[in-house]
Parts: sequence; structure tokens; C-alpha cells
Amino acid sequence: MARQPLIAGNWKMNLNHLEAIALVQKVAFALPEKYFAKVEVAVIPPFTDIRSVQTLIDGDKLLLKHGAQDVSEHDSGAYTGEVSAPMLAKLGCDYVVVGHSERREYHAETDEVVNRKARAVLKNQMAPIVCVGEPLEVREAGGHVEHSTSQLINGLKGLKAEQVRQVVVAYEPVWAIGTGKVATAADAQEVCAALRAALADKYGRDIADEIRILYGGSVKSSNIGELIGQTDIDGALVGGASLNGDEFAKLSAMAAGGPLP
Ligand SMILES: O=C[C@H](O)COP(=O)(O)O
Repeated sequence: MARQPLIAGNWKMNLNHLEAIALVQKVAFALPEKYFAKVEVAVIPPFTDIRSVQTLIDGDKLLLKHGAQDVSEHDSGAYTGEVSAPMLAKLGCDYVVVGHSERREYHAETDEVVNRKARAVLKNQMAPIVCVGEPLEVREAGGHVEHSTSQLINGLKGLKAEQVRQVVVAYEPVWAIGTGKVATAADAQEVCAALRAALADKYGRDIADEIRILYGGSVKSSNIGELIGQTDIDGALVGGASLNGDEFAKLSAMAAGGPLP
């Protein structure tokens, strides 16, 4: 079964809700509907923007999907400052990013935390985008494949095969995030192929072949074509380039196989 490419724009901690509306309108205007038959496009704004983005997408029947950048592992209760998976589901989120390297690094999130968050997302009928990827010193020591596959298998621990089918994986080498230093397509493919092989070992070839594996790290309209041309790369988790509506539309169109008119 062919995997539909996914381009997900992680806005990180950028744009207030008014700016969010302007950006979504710009993307929707710049990306003709016909492209959505070939690529799924999602915006992942900060929590404070989600309601505005949801209202715009629903109200104007836009074909964009939306999601959140993080989630609490708890469903409700005395967890000041946290946002739960049921709350995000109620806001119509399709995707929730878990285990982004910025969460792992600045908020000390371990594979166990990532696993609990992924479970919370799945329990609430959304798809987790589980991020993995090595820091520079691990890459230089040649441990990138082992590091990333182990983060993935730990992150999915205890999930049933039907749940694993819903998961999206994002391989983001830490040294390529926001640095302008994109991994070569061959480097990215090496790790994405290894991630798929690890999924096949654990859950069977059929399931591994269904799961979308994204690459993330300095993706732009100028390099997405080569990345997505790789056998095991099914799209991208885009940071900086997702904040420019025209560039994000162009990048998404490239992932659908053709430039914008
Ligand atoms: O979630 C997105 C990634 O961290 C990539 O960010 P970037 O495209 O700005 O390098």
C-alpha cells in the first residue's frame, strides 16, 4: 500500500493566534486543493493558537490538518500548566508531536515519558508523531542508527500492533535542526530505512510498510524533492520553513510531486 506523504509544519513557540490565522489563510490560498489528493499537510501551532486554527479550518472547510506540539501524559487533575490529550482531541487535533528533541533536551523528557505521552495520544484517537534522532557527538561516533532505533522502540513500548499502525515517526538528527545543515538524502535514508527495519522486526513487515517516517532538520522547498525521493522517507517535519506561508505551500506542492503553477 502506498504511503501518502505528510508535511507537518511545527511552528514551535512562534506566532500568536492572530498571526496564526494569517499564516493558515496564506497557506490555504497558496496551495490549490488538487495538491491535497497527493499530500497531507498539517500545521502544528502552539497551544494558544489551536482553537483559532481549528475554527478557521472547520469554518472554511480547508483541507489542512492540525495538531499540537506536546501533551501531558495525564488525562486530567492537578498538573498545573499541562494540556491533556482529551483537551486536544476536543479541539479536533489530528496529530500530536511527542519526544521532540527540544522537549527531550530542555525538559528532560526520557523515552519512558515519550512512551506515556504516545499512549495518551493514541487513547484519545489522535496520531502521535514520535520524534527520534541523534545529537552530533553520537553521529560522529557512528552510533546514529542504534541511538535512533532504540529511542523509537522504547517510545512505542507496550503498544498493540493496531496502535502502532497509527503512529507517525519523525527522524530528526539534532545537529540538523534549525542549523541550515540538512542531512544528505542518503544519510536520512540510511536511518529511516533502519527505523523501518526495526519496526518490521518488532511488529511485522505489513505494519512497518504502512507507517510513515518523516525526516526533519532544515527542510525547505529546495531540498524536499530529493529527501522525499528516498524509499523510506514519507514526508517532513518542518520547523523554520513552515513559518512562511508561500514557502510552506511550495514545499508541500513539491512533496505532492510538482511545483506550484
Ligand atoms: O520540528 C521540526 C524540526 O525541529 C526541524 O526544524 P527546522 O526545520 O527549523 O530545522
